[in-house]
Amino acid sequence: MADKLNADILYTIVDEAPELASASFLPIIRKFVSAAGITVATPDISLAGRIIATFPENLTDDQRQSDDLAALGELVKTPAANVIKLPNISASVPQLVAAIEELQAQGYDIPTYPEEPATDAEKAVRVRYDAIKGSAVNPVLREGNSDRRAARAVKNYAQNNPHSMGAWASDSKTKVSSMPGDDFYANEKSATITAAQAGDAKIEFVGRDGSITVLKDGWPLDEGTVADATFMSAKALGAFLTDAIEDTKSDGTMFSLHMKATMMKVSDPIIFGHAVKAWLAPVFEKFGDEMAALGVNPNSGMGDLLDRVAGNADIMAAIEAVTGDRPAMYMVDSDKGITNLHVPSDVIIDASMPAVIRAGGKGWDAAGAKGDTNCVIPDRCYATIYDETINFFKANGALDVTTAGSVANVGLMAQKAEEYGSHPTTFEAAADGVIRIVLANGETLHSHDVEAGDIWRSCTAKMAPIENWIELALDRQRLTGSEAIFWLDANRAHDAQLIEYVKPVLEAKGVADKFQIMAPREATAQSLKTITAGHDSIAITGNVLRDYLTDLFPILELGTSAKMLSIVKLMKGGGLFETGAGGSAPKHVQQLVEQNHLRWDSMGEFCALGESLNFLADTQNNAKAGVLGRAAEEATQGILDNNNSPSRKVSEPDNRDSHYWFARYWADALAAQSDDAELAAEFAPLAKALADGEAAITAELAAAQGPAADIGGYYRPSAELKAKVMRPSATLNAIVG
Ligand SMILES: NC(=O)C1=CN([C@@H]2O[C@H](COP(=O)(O)OP(=O)(O)OC[C@H]3O[C@@H](n4cnc5c(N)ncnc54)[C@H](OP(=O)(O)O)[C@@H]3O)[C@@H](O)[C@H]2O)C=CC1
Ligand SMILES: O=C(O)CCC(=O)C(=O)O
Ligand SMILES: [Mg+2]
Repeated sequence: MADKLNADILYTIVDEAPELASASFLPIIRKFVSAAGITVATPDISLAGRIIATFPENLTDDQRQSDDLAALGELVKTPAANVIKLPNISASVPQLVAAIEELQAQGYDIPTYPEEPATDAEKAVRVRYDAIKGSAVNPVLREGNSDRRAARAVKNYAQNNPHSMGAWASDSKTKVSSMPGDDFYANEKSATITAAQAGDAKIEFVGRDGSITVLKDGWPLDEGTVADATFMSAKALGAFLTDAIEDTKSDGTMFSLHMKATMMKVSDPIIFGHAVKAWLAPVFEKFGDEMAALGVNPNSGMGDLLDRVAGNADIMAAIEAVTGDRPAMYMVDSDKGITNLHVPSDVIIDASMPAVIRAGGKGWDAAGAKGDTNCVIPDRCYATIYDETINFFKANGALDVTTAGSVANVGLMAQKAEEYGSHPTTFEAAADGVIRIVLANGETLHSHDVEAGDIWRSCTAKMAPIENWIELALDRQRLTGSEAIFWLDANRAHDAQLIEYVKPVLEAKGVADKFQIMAPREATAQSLKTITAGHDSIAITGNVLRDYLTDLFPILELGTSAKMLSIVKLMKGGGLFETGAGGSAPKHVQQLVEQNHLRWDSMGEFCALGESLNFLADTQNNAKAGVLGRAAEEATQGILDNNNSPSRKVSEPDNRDSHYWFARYWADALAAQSDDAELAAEFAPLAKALADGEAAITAELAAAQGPAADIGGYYRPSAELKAKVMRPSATLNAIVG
């Protein structure tokens, strides 16, 4: 394990499309940086890697793997960290089950996922799998706050090469629907922990009979921590979803549910399950027991449900009858019949809502027809930003990409801030009663009356991360002079506590006039107005809005979030460079397997590489790293200037071509620079070889495309097959080594 982390730059092994891209790009990186004596190691944080590391018991020595995520989690708390982090799978249960089955088929003797653990042994396995599920990587590595923005060159490129945008009609029926009350927003309580209150707290459920069940014990709450508690009423949610389905039908639009079941891995699958139950309500009423006996868990989605009931003609007929009576359903993939309610991980709000908005408020129905959609986002904490965006475009028409300014983000993220750290403190109430937080000094901090099935959660934001976040916001505003808005709602309990932190700092530093504090809805309207006028804005937000806005604005402004610069300045001095803001796009792998074309855009990796090298230059006083970093920035610019980003269509240049061009421009820049004569001399022949090889290399890369490609697995492809597919140019391989 130590070896895997013992290098200047750690470049993570992940999953799906970005991992395929690494098979082509990493050899290039290694070749170039070795000229400066820089080493690169590849810790494995892939879903398959994490499963293998968790269950070593029955594996052979060859199969066993170290727990690289745990080791990286420690490293990011030290100044030595210099990590390039590519997007990884945050697995839903169906994805986890598929990965386990694939590994078992490859000969890994690991336990099957216990859907309904009965024995102690099964329960223990389930606990270990649950730690792998959902967003289990990012919160561990994000020991710093987030600075995401479009590099100037990327923004200029987008303005000069506008992507397509759907037109917005003022009479579009697309809208956002949220609960009228009794949601997380309505029930939130928040307080900042005082010195007298600090210490190990616990969370208790008190039954109607007075019996106490400890849900969480030894839960440290430090002084200065903003601690919230809230719940969503299951009854209110059910009633709302039933109404929303009816409302969609009377509007004549499509029903779509948008949530984040991966990052909110405890609460959101439950909410998703309520939607599945509401959609198929008559079927659950009539066949509830039979379906339970078949192992149906609505939280896993309609896809899993249909598989389980397929053999029962009565249930299938009932499902068909209900479906006929429902409004149209928003589809994830009309061709393959994948509905919005199929798999909880298929409709991830940060990507799915911008896709609807970019398309002019359109989704696709089962027949593949485009139409307006009712975007159901049950909780109101953040739904307002999408509602306001939709209202804005209905009133003003789509954003003009050629002139629009940019919204950057400074996000409070460190140390599992806010909702994204709430998995261990989220509970579905087992019965009617009270859920309360009892502090170390015996005081009750927050308590709520709940009913069985209500979803209760607590989240925290720690003092040091909050202070660091405010500092980062001040820095970014000072460096850019942009409009800067804290997206905080004074009427929301949690935000009101944060405002108590923010205001005194702004006053003390004499910069209060440079910052505004606005509720998310107002901040959305203001920011859209600002960028429409061609100016820039900095959105200073909590963790969830960091996630939502860094897809929403880039997807509108740049066409994708893949091109974002995504820097995490670690609080202990290290650097974590995330690639883009988006995920790992499963459909890209499908395309590669079917057509040997990888449309994944590595712009995020290019930007992160430049940042990582420049960081290395600063922190290790390594001038050669600085030369390599500046040249990498020039190469990135070259990719944009010359339109070398991958095309989406087979037989056109893809991800592998873009890596060739990146290497070429990188070598050219290194050969041409005069800061380091040794490096210039070393890279001149390489630059020449890459230029001389252009015709052969591009022909070899093009020749590979078209037929199906075998990579020997989805979650754990074979390293050899992957390399063979992703490095099809013998000429390039001979140059890069
Ligand atoms: N930081 C992380 O680790 C993150 C991980 N994820 C994980 O990624 C997976 C997919 O999530 P999803 O919400 O669908 O989000 P994605 O960002 O993967 O997908 C949304 C769409 O964005 C486009 N896209 C994103 N990145 C790129 C890229 N580099 N090049 C080209 N196009 C890109 C693609 O659209 P098109 O092809 O139509 O242009 C894609 O279908 C899940 O497993 C999720 O858990 C998600 C977000 C962040
Ligand atoms: O960790 C995850 O599941 C997704 C992270 C994400 O979407 C983001 O940080 O933008
Ligand atoms: Mg995101």
